[in-house]
Amino acid sequence: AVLADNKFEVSLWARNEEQVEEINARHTNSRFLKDAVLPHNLTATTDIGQAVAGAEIVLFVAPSSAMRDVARLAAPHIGANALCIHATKGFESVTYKRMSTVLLEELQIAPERLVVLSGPSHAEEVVRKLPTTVVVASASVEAAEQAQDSFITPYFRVYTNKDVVGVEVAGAIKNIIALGAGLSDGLGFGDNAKAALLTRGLAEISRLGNAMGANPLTFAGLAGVGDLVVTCTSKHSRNWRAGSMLAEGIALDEVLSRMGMVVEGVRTTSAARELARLYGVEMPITEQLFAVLFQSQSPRNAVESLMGRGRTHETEDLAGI
Ligand SMILES: NC(=O)c1ccc[n+]([C@@H]2O[C@H](COP(=O)([O-])OP(=O)(O)OC[C@H]3O[C@@H](n4cnc5c(N)ncnc54)[C@H](O)[C@@H]3O)[C@@H](O)[C@H]2O)c1
Ligand SMILES: O=P(O)(O)OC[C@H](O)CO
Repeated sequence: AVLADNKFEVSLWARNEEQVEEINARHTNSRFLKDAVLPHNLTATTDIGQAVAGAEIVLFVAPSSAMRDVARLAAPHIGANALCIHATKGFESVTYKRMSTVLLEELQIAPERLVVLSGPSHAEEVVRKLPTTVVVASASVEAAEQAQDSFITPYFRVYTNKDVVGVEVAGAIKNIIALGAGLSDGLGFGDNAKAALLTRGLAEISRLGNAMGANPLTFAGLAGVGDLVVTCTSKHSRNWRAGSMLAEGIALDEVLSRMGMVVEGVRTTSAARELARLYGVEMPITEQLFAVLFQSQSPRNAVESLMGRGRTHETEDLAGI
């Protein structure tokens, strides 16, 4: 919708024929965006080739679990000079690869044509044109600036960044912390607990990102602090809502089926735990979230474990950043 507002002819690929018909006939997407009216120059199709052939920009927003399959379907139709952008927040399951790595493996494009878009940007607010800021990161300044020019509007402000790794790691890991924030709120803990989760969560994001080669300053930016704050505090956050349902004692499978939308933090918890081991960094919140999600740890015991950890020094703990 933002690109269409900027006068691009936008073709949206979707698998569901009814949704495609609804978008084309009524300019609404009632399942995901309730009453929002979409721009008339945004049309939908079930034919991925038709959606991307000849496109100047291809925007990938499939859930991380579907990114490789979707990229593989689109690849034969994408021009070598197309600007490929993704806004997906997660890692690939099993391989734990970042989304840009997956895309570069599947698409016949140079790394200089790939951009990551991230930051605090709940779709429900963007579609209502409420003020939103995001960051676009690319190995190529030119590509990042092309993405910035394409997306920027008076209500959607876009910053550039060169740190693809940092922006992707921050966007993925904040979902784990948001699950924790939902759990904390659901258990009736207060603002102190949530502030602690955000702060120590940012330390985990920074530690892993740093080990993976990110620029530490990225974590103080929109993809880091910005998205962490919005996802841990917004009523729109699926990750926060899933965490609060878990606190009520609802089983994970049931939570996911009630959500009916992707909750990236669940798979990301497994991926981040493995990455933490691989890179030799400590991620205690992630570790406890994993235990709650997959090892029947009670949320209250998880909090006790976190509070009872060995004493440590706040800044030395971040040394190396
Ligand atoms: N919703 C937001 O506000 C928001 C903001 C920024 C980034 N993101 C990120 O965008 C990504 C997608 O999130 P979303 O909010 O659109 O999720 P969603 O659950 O609302 O929608 C996901 C869509 O992907 C489709 N899908 C699922 N599996 C697929 C497959 N194998 N092939 C093709 N399509 C498939 C679903 O049918 C659905 O239409 C996530 O990584 C999320 O973190 C979301
Ligand atoms: O609804 P969530 O928790 O998937 O978060 C959506 C976006 O990442 C917020 O920026």
